[in-house]
Amino acid sequence: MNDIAPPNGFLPVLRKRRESAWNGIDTDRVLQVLVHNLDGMVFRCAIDEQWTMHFVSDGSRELTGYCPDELEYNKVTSLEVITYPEDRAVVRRAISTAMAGSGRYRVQYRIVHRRGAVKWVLERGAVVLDEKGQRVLEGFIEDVTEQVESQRQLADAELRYRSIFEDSVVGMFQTSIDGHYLAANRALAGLYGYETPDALIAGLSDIAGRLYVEAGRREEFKTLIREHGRVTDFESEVYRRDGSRIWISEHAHVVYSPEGEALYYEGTVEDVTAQHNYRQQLEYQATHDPLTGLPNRNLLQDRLQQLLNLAQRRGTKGSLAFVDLDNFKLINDSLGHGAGDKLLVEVARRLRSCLRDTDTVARYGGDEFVLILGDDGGLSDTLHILRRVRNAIGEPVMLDGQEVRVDCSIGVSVFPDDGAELGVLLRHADAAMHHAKKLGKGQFQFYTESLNAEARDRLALDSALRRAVEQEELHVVYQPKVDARGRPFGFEALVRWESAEFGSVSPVRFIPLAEENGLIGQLTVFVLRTACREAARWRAAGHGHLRVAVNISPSLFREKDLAALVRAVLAEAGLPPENLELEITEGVLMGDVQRTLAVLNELKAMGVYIAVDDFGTGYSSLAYLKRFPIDILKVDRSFVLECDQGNGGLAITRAIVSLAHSLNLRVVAEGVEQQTQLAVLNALGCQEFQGYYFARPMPVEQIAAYLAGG
Ligand SMILES: Nc1nc2c(ncn2[C@@H]2O[C@@H]3COP(=O)(O)O[C@H]4[C@@H](O)[C@H](n5cnc6c(=O)[nH]c(N)nc65)O[C@@H]4COP(=O)(O)O[C@H]3[C@H]2O)c(=O)[nH]1
Repeated sequence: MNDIAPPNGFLPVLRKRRESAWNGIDTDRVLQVLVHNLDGMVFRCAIDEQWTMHFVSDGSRELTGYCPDELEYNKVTSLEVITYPEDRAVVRRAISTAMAGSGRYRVQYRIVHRRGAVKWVLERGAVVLDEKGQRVLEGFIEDVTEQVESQRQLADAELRYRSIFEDSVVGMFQTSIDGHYLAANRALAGLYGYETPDALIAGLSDIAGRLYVEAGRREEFKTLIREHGRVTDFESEVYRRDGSRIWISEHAHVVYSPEGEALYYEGTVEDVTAQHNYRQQLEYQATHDPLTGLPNRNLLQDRLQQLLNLAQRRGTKGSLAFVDLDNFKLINDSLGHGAGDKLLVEVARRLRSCLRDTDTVARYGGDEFVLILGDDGGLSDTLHILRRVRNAIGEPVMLDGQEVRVDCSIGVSVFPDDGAELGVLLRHADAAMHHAKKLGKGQFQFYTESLNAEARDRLALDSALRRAVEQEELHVVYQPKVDARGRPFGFEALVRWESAEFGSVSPVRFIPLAEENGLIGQLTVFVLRTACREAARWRAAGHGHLRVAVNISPSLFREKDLAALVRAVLAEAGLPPENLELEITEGVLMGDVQRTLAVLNELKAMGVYIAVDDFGTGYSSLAYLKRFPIDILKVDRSFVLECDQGNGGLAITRAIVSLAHSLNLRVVAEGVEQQTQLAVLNALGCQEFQGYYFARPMPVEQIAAYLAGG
């Protein structure tokens, strides 16, 4: 208990009626009204066991449910009784402390309202002396239930938020505007490779410089927040503590002070590496060729558009080069698709190595590549690059232990002169490429208007051929094959096309087209059927020894069940198999060896003859032939043409004839035009011939007369 006497209480003032100094106002009455109307309870009480009330204002009704009369002098109840039992000691302690100290106190506790409700009250009071000089308490008790409740809710929310923050599996942060962490949760620490949030806060002190892989990313983050107040899905690549990289997505906003000053950023971080990589992969797949890894047509379109825009803005030019491999088909057919794929990958690598960083090389399809070249160094640079491309592609390639060479033909269109969009530029470059092909292997050509017309013709030819095959506009002619005495022992069936639109079109022109556009199957079936029917007629006319020979394209070995087809056609025509000969090119022998062997064996077992056409022009080594059930070798016309001129042609023809004999094969020399050639061939031991010298291919109607004459 302190020694200082407490001040006098307010009750005498309330009781004593006195004139106010304020302009005649009855201050006593004013005070009475005020006290009794206060939202809360004004009181004086004894410092005793029950806090016996000497005075209680009207507010007691609302606060406690008791009217002043019931509380004063504990008539019905006492303040001690209505104080919540567990809080009574708290109140008493607060008052004891006040009595020992300043005499003033402030204590928050619960009371039980008359109707049973528990209320939080705040009591502020002082120890004072009453009229008799006794220590009493005077004070004010108000209902603070609402404030306490909302504080409690706030605390709960804070607690909940804290546990969400700390236990969340999503990374959460608060960072200062200048770029260091104020708070981070465990998930974020884990994401960035730190043991604890504290380790993250201490270790990652410079977010701008140490977190983001891409410089300036933090600035972008800040700019976005400045402009929009928040960032959503802000995706960046970041470094983890160990230097590894991950992709994250941030959602964040700025937190302002009541004065509107930006205090800090807060937000969430998610690891989106898997999604990012998946998206990248999808994008890559959509824009790249899976075999070579080069951009595909989609990306080509984009790149060209960019370059076209640039060229337009700067008034510059560029070139689009269409690169087509000259003998890819042969290699694919002969060495198989696996080797073909390897070749394409190697070509892609070489193309890439020939270009500048700013150029683009794309795989356009099959064995076609497209280059887009800027004109940084003008036409001479473009020419230089194209030569480099041609030479690089022409270098030998090892495929499954075999050395192979491919050449390429290149067609070039220049933009914007030859067109300002991909379709047009490609069409023009394609036309130029076809022109280059005609000039021979390894050529390149720039587009000219006349080439455009040629390309249109090619397209027209393509659709005309389709019609011709479907409507059987084709017919077959037959060229005799004769023995040393000029007697025919067979005919080669050769297809002819008299087009209403194009006139007579050479098979040299339309057979490759049919192979390209897939019509070759239908075409071959037509020739095979017609020829077998015709040979059956020869037999019926008493020429049972005559064989008809039909050319079979390599693709038929892959795409059709050739043996079944032949069997069906023979049966349909009623022709014995030994009256049919199939001419295959040597490329066929080098394709899928197992499959080819199986098909040839089946044909052979049936009794069909097999001849290898154009022998000597392909890749097959002569010894290779031993493995296949072959009956006849046809020496290519190009060797026969030169065999009487004492150069390489003679040597090759001699080698082929002697090899064929050593393998027990028959040799047919094709393209014999001169008596001198015949003499040489005879001398080499060649016994069978085909060529204009004996007879040109003839329509079916002339055969009877020819045979009668022969
Ligand atoms: N300069 C000259 N040429 C001669 C001589 N003797 C024959 N020829 C020509 O040489 C070609 C021989 O046919 P090929 O080597 O199988 O070459 C054929 C063959 O590869 C292909 N072909 C023709 N018909 C068919 C067919 O029905 N199916 C397939 N797949 N290809 C065919 O078209 C090629 C060319 O056929 P054609 O134009 O009919 O040309 C024929 C024939 O007319 C001669 O003494 N001198």
